[in-house]
Amino acid sequence: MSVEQHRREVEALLWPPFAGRGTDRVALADALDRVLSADLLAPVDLPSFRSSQMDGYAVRSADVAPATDGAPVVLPVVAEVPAGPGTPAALAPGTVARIMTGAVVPEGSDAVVPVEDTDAVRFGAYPAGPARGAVGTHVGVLAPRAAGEFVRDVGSDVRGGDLVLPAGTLLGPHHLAAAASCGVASLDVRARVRVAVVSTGTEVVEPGRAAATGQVYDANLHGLAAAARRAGADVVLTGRTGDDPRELAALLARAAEEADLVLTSGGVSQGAYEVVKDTLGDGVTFRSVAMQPGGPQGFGTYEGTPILTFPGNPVSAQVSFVVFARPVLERAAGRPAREVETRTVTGAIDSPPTKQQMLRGRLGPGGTVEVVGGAGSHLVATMAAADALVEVPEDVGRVEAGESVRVVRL
Ligand SMILES: Nc1nc2c(c(=O)[nH]1)N[C@H]1C(S)=C(S)[C@@H](COP(=O)(O)OP(=O)(O)OC[C@H]3O[C@@H](n4cnc5c(N)ncnc54)[C@H](O)[C@@H]3O)O[C@H]1N2
Ligand code: MOO
Repeated sequence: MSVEQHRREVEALLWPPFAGRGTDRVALADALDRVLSADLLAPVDLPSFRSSQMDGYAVRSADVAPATDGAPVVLPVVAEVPAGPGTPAALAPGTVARIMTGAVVPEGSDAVVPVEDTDAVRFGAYPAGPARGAVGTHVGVLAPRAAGEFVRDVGSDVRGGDLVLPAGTLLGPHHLAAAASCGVASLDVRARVRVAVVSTGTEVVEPGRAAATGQVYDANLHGLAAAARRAGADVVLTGRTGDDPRELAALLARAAEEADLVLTSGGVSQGAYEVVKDTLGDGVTFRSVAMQPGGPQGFGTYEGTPILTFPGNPVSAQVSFVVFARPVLERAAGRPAREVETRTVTGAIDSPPTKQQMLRGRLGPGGTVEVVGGAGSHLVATMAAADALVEVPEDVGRVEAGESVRVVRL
């Protein structure tokens, strides 16, 4: 069975239920990296009031038209308008109001002169007593301002009813800032795919405890759960069993109940204690895919919930996830499809011409990739030194240094 054929069958199993998931209403604080499920229309105009873009003086542009550096237009300062709630009094002709950035521009005023273009004492540096430019004194305007200058008009960002964020937007910080600016506190987003991860093996123990000879620490519970989260899924259950099918069946029943997808590790090859194979019934197809690592694969449903069974070797489990689960989970999470990436290899690669090899690689400068470590699917520390998988196709026995290969980023 080719890798591509198995990948297509896995996608055909998973995509229909994933595509039909519902909607969650989430607070902005929980909306990062979620996918908007309905268009967000602006409920208000933004800005919602005429506001100043600068610290300075609200003026009538006609009053300051003749102003120059040498011949300032000197006008009385009749009011001060800080940013904050309330409507300032209208500005009479021939007067100015000291105004701060973000404050409401008074009626009667159509421009703001930044304080730098006046002879006022800078706002932050008052001596005791009224300084030039404060309310009750005068200010000299040194340059003209056209009508509208430094005034942020109502609706100049967006009009009420206009589209702010289209459905399908993968929500980043700038999208959340826009929603918040509209006064929107929560958003409708696509429900995340709920994933359960189950690892198996009598020899597998939780990290942090002592391991006897014959025991290994559980790489896959943590590795697969993290991979699912990074692909945009919600990991709702993680659990481990030994090689007892009744124990596994009980855990899988819970997993199938709570999740949209169950991932298992281990127990799928040719040994005497293949607990996953022994527990799963007719709903799951076990097959050998022409890929190394990650050859033994199973897929189907358990009590109505899709399940993928990955081999237990830690590198095999990660590679299986990247090749078979990640594309469909990322699609469900609204992530853009990954582009096919090719790189030139820094050294020759020998490869069995019967299986697609997924070697560990490190991306280098100038579009290169270097194979790191061996091909063994237990070489988990070596995998940690890699940032990509290097694909050597099924029918290729050798790749020469400088030739192109496809790479898949981890
Ligand atoms: N006679 C054959 N033997 C094997 C074949 C085969 O075709 N014929 N395939 C080999 C390949 S390839 C792989 S991959 C493994 C797959 O084995 P299983 O999926 O059944 O996994 P286990 O036997 O349970 O474990 C394999 C290996 O990985 C370690 N392991 C398991 N789970 C974890 C975990 N959660 N964290 C860390 N390490 C784990 C386990 O101790 C074994 O060393 O089968 C080959 N054999
Ligand atoms: O296919 Mo296994 O995953 O090579 O080690």
